[in-house]
Amino acid sequence: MRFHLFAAALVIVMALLLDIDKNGWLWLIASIVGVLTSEMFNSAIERAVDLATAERHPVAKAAKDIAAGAVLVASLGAAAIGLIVLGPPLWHWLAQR
Ligand SMILES: Nc1ncnc2c1ncn2[C@@H]1O[C@H](COP(=O)(O)OP(=O)(O)OP(=O)(O)O)[C@@H](O)[C@H]1O
Repeated sequence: MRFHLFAAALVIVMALLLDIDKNGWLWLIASIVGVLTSEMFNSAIERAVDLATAERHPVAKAAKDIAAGAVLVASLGAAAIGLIVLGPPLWHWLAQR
């Protein structure tokens, strides 16, 4: 969660510096919200499973692994969106140096 909050802050600072347009901001905000929301659901599911059983159980494993998988899917999508939105203006900025 801390890593994703740091990454979100970094993306927001870069978007401000690179003067991203309204459409780009919408995609970035949607992806940040998606990652943080999936992260919160993952934490909630982990706690609920730990509360439900202290034993190792295949269903508990599946619940935690699926929840963690959702975070991975959201993170990969956000990384792709970040690359598409921030990549070209960042490249342009670097080329001007
Ligand atoms: N009750 C459980 N039964 C079976 N597998 C589990 C269970 N809890 C966790 N796991 C497996 O362990 C992985 C890591 O889970 P989690 O991050 O909750 O840590 P943990 O295994 O509970 O260990 P610890 O509490 O020591 O960090 C899960 O993705 C899942 O594959």
